[in-house]
Amino acid sequence: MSTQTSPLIIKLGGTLLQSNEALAALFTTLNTFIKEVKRPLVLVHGGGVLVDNQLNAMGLSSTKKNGLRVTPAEHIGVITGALAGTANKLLLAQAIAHNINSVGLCLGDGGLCRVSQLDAELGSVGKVDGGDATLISTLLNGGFMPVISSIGITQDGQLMNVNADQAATAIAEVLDADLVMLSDVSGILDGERQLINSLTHDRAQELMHQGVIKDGMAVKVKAALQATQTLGKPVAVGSWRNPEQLLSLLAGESEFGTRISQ
Ligand SMILES: Nc1ncnc2c1ncn2[C@@H]1O[C@H](COP(=O)(O)OP(=O)(O)O)[C@@H](O)[C@H]1O
Ligand SMILES: CC(=O)N[C@@H](CCC(=O)OP(=O)(O)O)C(=O)O
Repeated sequence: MSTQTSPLIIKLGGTLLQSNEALAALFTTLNTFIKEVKRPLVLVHGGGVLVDNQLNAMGLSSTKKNGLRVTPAEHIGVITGALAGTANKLLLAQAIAHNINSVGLCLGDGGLCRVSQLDAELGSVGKVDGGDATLISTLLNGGFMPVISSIGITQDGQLMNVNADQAATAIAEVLDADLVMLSDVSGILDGERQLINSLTHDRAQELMHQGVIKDGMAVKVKAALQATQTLGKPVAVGSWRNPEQLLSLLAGESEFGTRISQ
Protein backbone atom coordinates (compact mmCIF):
# COMPACT_ATOMS: atom_id res chain seq x y z
CA MET A 1 0.00 0.00 0.00
CA SER A 2 1.30 3.45 -0.79
CA THR A 3 1.38 5.97 2.04
CA GLN A 4 0.52 9.20 0.21
CA THR A 5 -2.93 10.68 0.67
CA SER A 6 -4.46 9.21 -2.46
CA PRO A 7 -7.81 7.68 -1.57
CA LEU A 8 -8.24 4.11 -0.46
CA ILE A 9 -11.12 2.19 -2.03
CA ILE A 10 -12.54 -0.74 -0.12
CA LYS A 11 -14.83 -2.97 -2.17
CA LEU A 12 -17.40 -4.83 -0.07
CA GLY A 13 -19.27 -7.86 -1.32
CA GLY A 14 -20.56 -11.32 -0.57
CA THR A 15 -22.55 -12.37 2.48
CA LEU A 16 -21.14 -9.45 4.55
CA LEU A 17 -24.20 -7.47 3.44
CA GLN A 18 -26.42 -10.03 5.20
CA SER A 19 -24.79 -9.79 8.61
CA ASN A 20 -25.36 -6.72 10.78
CA GLU A 21 -22.84 -8.12 13.27
CA ALA A 22 -20.06 -8.41 10.67
CA LEU A 23 -20.94 -5.00 9.26
CA ALA A 24 -20.76 -3.44 12.72
CA ALA A 25 -17.31 -4.98 13.32
CA LEU A 26 -16.08 -3.72 9.96
CA PHE A 27 -17.42 -0.20 10.45
CA THR A 28 -15.83 -0.03 13.91
CA THR A 29 -12.52 -0.70 12.14
CA LEU A 30 -13.28 1.88 9.44
CA ASN A 31 -13.99 4.46 12.13
CA THR A 32 -10.59 3.72 13.72
CA PHE A 33 -8.95 3.89 10.29
CA ILE A 34 -10.45 7.29 9.53
CA LYS A 35 -9.39 8.70 12.92
CA GLU A 36 -5.88 7.25 12.96
CA VAL A 37 -4.78 7.11 9.33
CA LYS A 38 -6.60 10.24 8.13
CA ARG A 39 -6.72 8.98 4.59
CA PRO A 40 -9.69 9.57 2.25
CA LEU A 41 -11.84 6.45 2.15
CA VAL A 42 -14.36 5.35 -0.49
CA LEU A 43 -16.58 2.28 -0.23
CA VAL A 44 -17.75 0.51 -3.39
CA HIS A 45 -20.20 -2.32 -2.85
CA GLY A 46 -22.03 -5.18 -4.47
CA GLY A 47 -24.74 -7.17 -2.80
CA GLY A 48 -25.30 -10.18 -5.03
CA VAL A 49 -26.79 -12.04 -2.05
CA LEU A 50 -29.42 -9.33 -1.55
CA VAL A 51 -30.16 -9.39 -5.28
CA ASP A 52 -30.76 -13.17 -5.06
CA ASN A 53 -33.06 -12.70 -2.04
CA GLN A 54 -35.10 -9.93 -3.62
CA LEU A 55 -35.45 -11.68 -6.99
CA ASN A 56 -36.57 -14.84 -5.17
CA ALA A 57 -39.07 -12.88 -3.09
CA MET A 58 -40.59 -11.61 -6.35
CA GLY A 59 -40.77 -15.17 -7.69
CA LEU A 60 -37.97 -14.47 -10.21
CA SER A 61 -34.89 -16.62 -10.73
CA SER A 62 -31.60 -15.66 -12.36
CA THR A 63 -28.51 -17.31 -13.77
CA LYS A 64 -24.87 -16.31 -14.13
CA LYS A 65 -22.63 -16.57 -17.17
CA ASN A 66 -18.90 -16.52 -16.48
CA GLY A 67 -19.57 -14.98 -13.07
CA LEU A 68 -21.89 -12.22 -14.38
CA ARG A 69 -25.63 -12.16 -13.68
CA VAL A 70 -27.81 -12.41 -16.78
CA THR A 71 -30.13 -9.42 -16.29
CA PRO A 72 -33.33 -9.37 -18.36
CA ALA A 73 -34.78 -5.85 -18.67
CA GLU A 74 -37.68 -6.84 -16.39
CA HIS A 75 -35.22 -7.65 -13.54
CA ILE A 76 -33.29 -4.38 -13.54
CA GLY A 77 -35.84 -2.55 -11.35
CA VAL A 78 -35.59 -5.16 -8.59
CA ILE A 79 -31.80 -5.32 -8.90
CA THR A 80 -31.52 -1.52 -8.72
CA GLY A 81 -33.69 -1.62 -5.60
CA ALA A 82 -31.47 -4.27 -4.01
CA LEU A 83 -28.12 -2.62 -4.81
CA ALA A 84 -28.69 1.16 -5.01
CA GLY A 85 -31.50 0.91 -2.43
CA THR A 86 -31.24 -1.76 0.25
CA ALA A 87 -27.49 -2.51 0.10
CA ASN A 88 -26.44 1.13 -0.23
CA LYS A 89 -28.68 2.32 2.58
CA LEU A 90 -27.74 -0.59 4.89
CA LEU A 91 -24.13 0.56 4.56
CA LEU A 92 -25.07 4.20 5.04
CA ALA A 93 -26.95 3.21 8.20
CA GLN A 94 -23.83 1.47 9.54
CA ALA A 95 -21.74 4.54 8.69
CA ILE A 96 -24.15 6.79 10.60
CA ALA A 97 -24.20 4.41 13.57
CA HIS A 98 -20.38 4.54 13.62
CA ASN A 99 -20.10 8.33 13.32
CA ILE A 100 -18.80 8.32 9.74
CA ASN A 101 -20.30 11.11 7.68
CA SER A 102 -21.23 9.43 4.39
CA VAL A 103 -23.04 9.98 1.11
CA GLY A 104 -24.69 7.12 -0.82
CA LEU A 105 -24.25 7.18 -4.60
CA CYS A 106 -24.34 5.01 -7.73
CA LEU A 107 -21.99 4.96 -10.75
CA GLY A 108 -24.12 7.53 -12.58
CA ASP A 109 -23.85 10.30 -9.97
CA GLY A 110 -21.80 13.27 -11.17
CA GLY A 111 -20.73 11.28 -14.24
CA LEU A 112 -18.38 9.19 -12.06
CA CYS A 113 -18.36 6.23 -14.47
CA ARG A 114 -19.34 5.76 -18.10
CA VAL A 115 -21.48 2.67 -18.56
CA SER A 116 -22.67 0.95 -21.73
CA GLN A 117 -24.25 -2.43 -22.42
CA LEU A 118 -21.59 -5.15 -22.16
CA ASP A 119 -23.15 -7.89 -24.25
CA ALA A 120 -26.71 -8.20 -25.59
CA GLU A 121 -26.82 -11.83 -24.37
CA LEU A 122 -26.43 -10.63 -20.76
CA GLY A 123 -29.26 -8.08 -21.04
CA SER A 124 -28.98 -5.02 -18.79
CA VAL A 125 -25.40 -5.70 -17.70
CA GLY A 126 -23.03 -2.78 -17.92
CA LYS A 127 -19.45 -2.40 -19.11
CA VAL A 128 -17.86 0.24 -16.92
CA ASP A 129 -15.17 2.82 -17.66
CA GLY A 130 -13.87 5.69 -15.61
CA GLY A 131 -15.52 9.10 -15.92
CA ASP A 132 -15.42 12.32 -13.90
CA ALA A 133 -13.74 12.47 -10.46
CA THR A 134 -15.10 15.94 -9.56
CA LEU A 135 -18.03 14.89 -7.39
CA ILE A 136 -16.07 12.30 -5.39
CA SER A 137 -13.09 14.64 -4.92
CA THR A 138 -15.45 17.37 -3.71
CA LEU A 139 -17.05 14.98 -1.20
CA LEU A 140 -13.68 13.71 0.01
CA ASN A 141 -12.40 17.28 0.43
CA GLY A 142 -15.52 18.00 2.47
CA GLY A 143 -14.76 15.08 4.80
CA PHE A 144 -17.51 12.76 3.52
CA MET A 145 -17.05 9.06 2.82
CA PRO A 146 -18.73 8.14 -0.50
CA VAL A 147 -20.55 4.79 -0.48
CA ILE A 148 -21.06 3.75 -4.11
CA SER A 149 -23.31 0.99 -5.46
CA SER A 150 -22.59 -0.78 -8.74
CA ILE A 151 -25.73 0.40 -10.54
CA GLY A 152 -24.75 2.36 -13.65
CA ILE A 153 -26.65 4.49 -16.14
CA THR A 154 -25.94 4.58 -19.88
CA GLN A 155 -25.60 7.75 -21.93
CA ASP A 156 -29.20 7.29 -23.14
CA GLY A 157 -30.57 6.76 -19.65
CA GLN A 158 -30.80 2.96 -19.26
CA LEU A 159 -30.17 1.43 -15.84
CA MET A 160 -27.41 -1.21 -15.91
CA ASN A 161 -26.31 -3.89 -13.47
CA VAL A 162 -22.50 -3.68 -13.18
CA ASN A 163 -20.35 -6.26 -11.43
CA ALA A 164 -19.10 -4.50 -8.31
CA ASP A 165 -15.46 -5.61 -8.69
CA GLN A 166 -15.38 -4.08 -12.17
CA ALA A 167 -17.02 -0.94 -10.77
CA ALA A 168 -14.42 -0.69 -7.99
CA THR A 169 -11.60 -1.01 -10.52
CA ALA A 170 -13.01 1.74 -12.74
CA ILE A 171 -13.42 4.05 -9.72
CA ALA A 172 -9.87 3.27 -8.53
CA GLU A 173 -8.67 4.33 -11.97
CA VAL A 174 -10.67 7.57 -11.86
CA LEU A 175 -9.26 8.47 -8.42
CA ASP A 176 -5.78 6.94 -8.82
CA ALA A 177 -6.58 5.14 -5.57
CA ASP A 178 -5.35 2.03 -3.77
CA LEU A 179 -7.81 -0.85 -3.92
CA VAL A 180 -8.66 -3.56 -1.38
CA MET A 181 -11.38 -6.09 -2.21
CA LEU A 182 -13.12 -7.80 0.72
CA SER A 183 -15.00 -11.04 0.12
CA ASP A 184 -16.27 -14.19 1.88
CA VAL A 185 -12.97 -16.04 1.40
CA SER A 186 -9.59 -15.46 3.08
CA GLY A 187 -8.12 -14.69 -0.34
CA ILE A 188 -7.42 -16.55 -3.55
CA LEU A 189 -6.97 -20.28 -3.01
CA ASP A 190 -4.81 -22.66 -5.04
CA GLY A 191 -5.73 -26.15 -6.29
CA GLU A 192 -5.18 -27.55 -2.75
CA ARG A 193 -7.42 -24.78 -1.32
CA GLN A 194 -4.40 -23.14 0.29
CA LEU A 195 -4.22 -19.35 0.46
CA ILE A 196 -1.98 -17.78 -2.18
CA ASN A 197 -0.15 -14.85 -0.55
CA SER A 198 1.13 -13.30 -3.72
CA LEU A 199 -0.30 -13.74 -7.21
CA THR A 200 1.29 -12.44 -10.42
CA HIS A 201 -0.43 -11.88 -13.76
CA ASP A 202 1.03 -15.03 -15.38
CA ARG A 203 0.19 -17.34 -12.47
CA ALA A 204 -3.34 -15.89 -12.31
CA GLN A 205 -3.86 -16.58 -16.03
CA GLU A 206 -2.61 -20.15 -15.51
CA LEU A 207 -4.95 -20.79 -12.55
CA MET A 208 -7.92 -19.33 -14.45
CA HIS A 209 -7.04 -21.47 -17.46
CA GLN A 210 -6.95 -24.56 -15.20
CA GLY A 211 -10.31 -23.63 -13.68
CA VAL A 212 -8.82 -23.26 -10.17
CA ILE A 213 -9.85 -19.61 -10.13
CA LYS A 214 -13.39 -19.47 -11.49
CA ASP A 215 -16.85 -17.88 -11.36
CA GLY A 216 -17.04 -14.64 -9.35
CA MET A 217 -13.38 -14.98 -8.34
CA ALA A 218 -12.27 -15.03 -11.99
CA VAL A 219 -14.22 -11.79 -12.57
CA LYS A 220 -12.57 -10.32 -9.46
CA VAL A 221 -9.05 -11.39 -10.45
CA LYS A 222 -9.43 -10.03 -13.99
CA ALA A 223 -10.69 -6.73 -12.58
CA ALA A 224 -7.83 -6.64 -10.06
CA LEU A 225 -5.25 -7.40 -12.78
CA GLN A 226 -6.58 -4.53 -14.85
CA ALA A 227 -6.28 -2.24 -11.83
CA THR A 228 -2.69 -3.32 -11.12
CA GLN A 229 -1.80 -2.57 -14.71
CA THR A 230 -3.43 0.86 -15.00
CA LEU A 231 -2.59 1.99 -11.46
CA GLY A 232 0.88 0.48 -11.32
CA LYS A 233 0.31 -0.82 -7.78
CA PRO A 234 -0.85 -4.09 -6.24
CA VAL A 235 -4.45 -4.88 -5.29
CA ALA A 236 -5.33 -6.90 -2.17
CA VAL A 237 -8.11 -9.50 -2.03
CA GLY A 238 -9.03 -10.74 1.45
CA SER A 239 -11.77 -11.46 3.94
CA TRP A 240 -14.07 -9.00 5.72
CA ARG A 241 -14.13 -11.49 8.62
CA ASN A 242 -11.02 -10.12 10.38
CA PRO A 243 -11.28 -6.37 10.14
CA GLU A 244 -8.36 -5.87 12.54
CA GLN A 245 -6.11 -7.58 9.97
CA LEU A 246 -7.32 -5.02 7.51
CA LEU A 247 -5.95 -2.25 9.73
CA SER A 248 -2.57 -3.99 9.82
CA LEU A 249 -2.61 -4.30 6.05
CA LEU A 250 -3.32 -0.61 5.69
CA ALA A 251 -0.47 0.15 8.06
CA GLY A 252 1.75 -1.93 5.73
CA GLU A 253 2.38 -4.50 8.46
CA SER A 254 0.81 -7.88 7.98
CA GLU A 255 0.13 -10.58 5.51
CA PHE A 256 -3.49 -10.14 4.50
CA GLY A 257 -5.22 -12.27 1.93
CA THR A 258 -3.74 -12.29 -1.56
CA ARG A 259 -1.65 -9.51 -3.03
CA ILE A 260 -2.19 -9.34 -6.79
CA SER A 261 0.47 -7.69 -8.92
CA GLN A 262 1.76 -7.65 -12.49
N1 LIG B 1 -9.50 -20.03 -6.52
C1 LIG B 1 -10.47 -19.50 -5.77
N2 LIG B 1 -10.19 -18.99 -4.56
C2 LIG B 1 -11.15 -18.45 -3.76
N3 LIG B 1 -12.47 -18.40 -4.13
C3 LIG B 1 -12.82 -18.87 -5.34
C4 LIG B 1 -11.84 -19.44 -6.22
N4 LIG B 1 -12.49 -19.82 -7.37
C5 LIG B 1 -13.78 -19.54 -7.21
N5 LIG B 1 -13.99 -18.97 -5.99
C6 LIG B 1 -15.33 -18.54 -5.51
O1 LIG B 1 -15.40 -17.15 -5.67
C7 LIG B 1 -16.15 -16.62 -4.59
C8 LIG B 1 -15.84 -15.13 -4.47
O2 LIG B 1 -16.37 -14.46 -5.60
P1 LIG B 1 -17.73 -13.66 -5.45
O3 LIG B 1 -18.78 -14.53 -4.84
O4 LIG B 1 -18.05 -13.00 -6.73
O5 LIG B 1 -17.26 -12.58 -4.37
P2 LIG B 1 -17.91 -11.22 -3.89
O6 LIG B 1 -19.39 -11.47 -3.77
O7 LIG B 1 -17.23 -10.93 -2.60
O8 LIG B 1 -17.58 -10.22 -4.96
C9 LIG B 1 -15.74 -17.46 -3.42
O9 LIG B 1 -16.71 -17.44 -2.39
C10 LIG B 1 -15.57 -18.84 -4.04
O10 LIG B 1 -16.78 -19.57 -3.98
C1 LIG C 1 -23.49 -8.12 -13.59
C2 LIG C 1 -23.41 -8.68 -12.21
O1 LIG C 1 -23.05 -9.82 -12.02
N1 LIG C 1 -23.73 -7.85 -11.20
C3 LIG C 1 -23.73 -8.23 -9.82
C4 LIG C 1 -23.73 -6.95 -9.01
C5 LIG C 1 -23.58 -7.17 -7.53
C6 LIG C 1 -22.22 -7.71 -7.15
O2 LIG C 1 -21.24 -7.66 -7.88
O3 LIG C 1 -22.22 -8.19 -5.87
P1 LIG C 1 -21.03 -8.89 -5.08
O4 LIG C 1 -19.87 -7.95 -5.07
O5 LIG C 1 -21.61 -9.06 -3.72
O6 LIG C 1 -20.72 -10.18 -5.78
C7 LIG C 1 -24.95 -9.10 -9.45
O7 LIG C 1 -26.02 -8.90 -10.00
O8 LIG C 1 -24.79 -9.96 -8.56
